[in-house]
Amino acid sequence: MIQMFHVYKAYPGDPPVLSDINLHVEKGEFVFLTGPSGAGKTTLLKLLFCGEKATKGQILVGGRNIARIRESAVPYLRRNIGVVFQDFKLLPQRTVEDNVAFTLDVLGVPRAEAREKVHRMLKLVGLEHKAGSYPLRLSGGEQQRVVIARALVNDPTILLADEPTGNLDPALTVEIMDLLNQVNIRGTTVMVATHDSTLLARYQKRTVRLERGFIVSDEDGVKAARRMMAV
Ligand SMILES: Nc1ncnc2c1ncn2[C@@H]1O[C@H](COP(=O)(O)OP(=O)(O)OP(=O)(O)O)[C@@H](O)[C@H]1O
Repeated sequence: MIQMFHVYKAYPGDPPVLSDINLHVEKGEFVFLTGPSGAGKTTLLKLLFCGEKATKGQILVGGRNIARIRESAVPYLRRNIGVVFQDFKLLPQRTVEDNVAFTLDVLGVPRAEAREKVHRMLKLVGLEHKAGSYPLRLSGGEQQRVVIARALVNDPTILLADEPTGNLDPALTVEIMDLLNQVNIRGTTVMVATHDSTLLARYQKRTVRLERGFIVSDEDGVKAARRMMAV
């Protein structure tokens, strides 16, 4: 589903942010990306949906070489990728329903079909009753669930989430992570960037660790959790 071969990312004048990244993620996997602040987690996820371009190396997403993708083809790639990022905030002037429908509107999905999809997603995240509410009237956890519904509404094959529980208390963190787990069980390939070691220990998923732009370990869930508990 995702293959990265000798991928580098550097900004002019600085040492590489990512160096010689080799990573293969199978369809239906759940992968944590971890490492200290500045290690390159966000940048790696951005490369996968063409939010940034690699300086060097090959990246295949769903069999497509996205290192060479034309600008005009990027929206097509993104149809298959749901993104939960701090940069993509909910629109405060729009209702929950309209926020979730936004991507479908942009894609020109017929209104009745879009409404049906939006309601299915809001049901999945347990927020059907908040469809007419405005984001600022929701709790942090509810807002994040709307963001996840928005990311999933177009049935993407891949979900990329950058610190999806970053500002949430422990109970809401579990709620959001359980939701991502559920999404994964339904078949979506999920990658989650986090530096929260309690999440890694609790969910026991494959864990890829970055340090200063290099992958320093790539362990299955049980091994990764054991290491976390030993720290
Ligand atoms: N647009 C940019 N221009 C220059 N440097 C950048 C840019 N974006 C990111 N960087 C640098 O790339 C490095 C990796 O950043 P990145 O956000 O990927 O790390 P991270 O592991 O996600 O960190 P955090 O956990 O703090 O979010 C940092 O040193 C950052 O300063």
